[in-house]
Amino acid sequence: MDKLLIRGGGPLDGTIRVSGSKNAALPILAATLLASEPVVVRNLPHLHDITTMIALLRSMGTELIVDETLGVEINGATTNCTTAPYELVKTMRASILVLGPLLARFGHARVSFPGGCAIGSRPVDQHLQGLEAMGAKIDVDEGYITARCEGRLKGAHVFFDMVTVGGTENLLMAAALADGQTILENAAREPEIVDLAECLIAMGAKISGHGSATIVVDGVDRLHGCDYSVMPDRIEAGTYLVAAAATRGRITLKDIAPHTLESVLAKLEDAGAVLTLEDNTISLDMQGRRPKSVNIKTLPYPGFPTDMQAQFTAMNAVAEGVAHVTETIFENRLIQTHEMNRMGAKISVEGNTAMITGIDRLKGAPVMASDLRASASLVIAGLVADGETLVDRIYHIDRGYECIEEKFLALGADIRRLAG
Ligand SMILES: CC(=O)N[C@H]1[C@@H](OP(=O)(O)OP(=O)(O)OC[C@H]2O[C@@H](n3ccc(=O)[nH]c3=O)[C@H](O)[C@@H]2O)O[C@H](CO)[C@@H](O)[C@@H]1O
Ligand SMILES: C=C(OP(=O)(O)O)C(=O)O
Repeated sequence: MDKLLIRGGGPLDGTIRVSGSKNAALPILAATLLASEPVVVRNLPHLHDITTMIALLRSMGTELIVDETLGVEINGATTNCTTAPYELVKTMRASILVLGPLLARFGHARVSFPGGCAIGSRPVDQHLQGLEAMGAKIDVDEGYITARCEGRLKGAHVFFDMVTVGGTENLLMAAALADGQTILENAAREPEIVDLAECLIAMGAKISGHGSATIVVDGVDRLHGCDYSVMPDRIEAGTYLVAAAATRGRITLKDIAPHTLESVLAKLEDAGAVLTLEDNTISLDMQGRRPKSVNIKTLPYPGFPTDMQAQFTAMNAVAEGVAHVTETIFENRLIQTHEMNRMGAKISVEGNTAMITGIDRLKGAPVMASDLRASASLVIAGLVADGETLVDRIYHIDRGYECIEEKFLALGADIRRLAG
């Protein structure tokens, strides 16, 4: 298993480009199953999860042509199998996103149950209830979800019990090819939902209200091909901005959509960062100052994203003051705090809240990554630690961060991958 070796040092300084968004690219790739013509998807990040989704589409007979810029042409006309096998689904929860498109286009789908994972139990009951409301018959057997419908799915009025990003995406895709109108209430408003909806509209879907809590979809008979470029990764961008703030640095990010990061940028300003925003560029300058502690409470968009919580926890560990970080989305997403305490951090956890008393520097130590964003937070902790930090199990990080060591090297960090 690969590891990352980090020698803590001074401020990050430099410019990097932000990659395409993992969490927008995955549903968009799944959505290509809805079209009976080739769809070209551009600005895909080069990540394990993208490779897994491509392998999943291929395993269903879908023909793909990958070009040198990691644009992919996906020909849903060739899809001839509607099963998503456990071997692929177990490595990536987002595989559940093929359920809605397969059911809507072929009338049946068999998708392995994704199961629990490090950050929480992550059930899919809202996905299944929504599809049932649209006329699907669903059985769970031998670890697989089997879904069928007579003819087309039927438009329905769906009320989500909680805000769910994946649930909204699955239902949005299913509704695009359903018979009649579907209204999704209490829908997720994340920018990745908007990106998926825009891609579906480019394929001929009739959708309005995306980006609000009520999305209206008028189903169409068929979806055609299109050429679509995935939005920039707001979580990757946020991670580098926080790393720069923690190290008292100064960085510029290019190819980014600043409006998707508003809650994160507000917290960075509270921490003392001077931000300069242009159309698709953000610069952050700490002017050599230590960050100030910031309180965080994770919430669905436009609230503060759970996918940025661990990184801010790392920054708070070396900030001036005491911070309270409350995680409300996933029940087990403060695990990185134990590893940070092994690096000398002063963090106590009670229920879903971490209380963090900032210290000047951490101390390097061998630490274990437990999930994607926890891994990123340990890299940030390593950058602000004296001595060496060895982050183990970084296959998590490779699910979500393209060229992480190259990008940190470009910002002046001392970081090296050790092949294991
Ligand atoms: C690939 C992708 O885009 N992943 C993101 C997506 O995950 P994902 O789509 O899995 O997360 P959800 O928004 O669905 O989960 C939010 C909450 O709802 C619960 N829930 C969800 C569905 C359901 O049927 N029943 C249920 O109880 C979950 O356990 C969780 O507590 O949104 C999360 C919340 O912003 C992010 O952290 C993930 O990075
Ligand atoms: C939790 C995440 O991803 P996934 O939903 O794919 O596990 C994430 O991107 O932080």
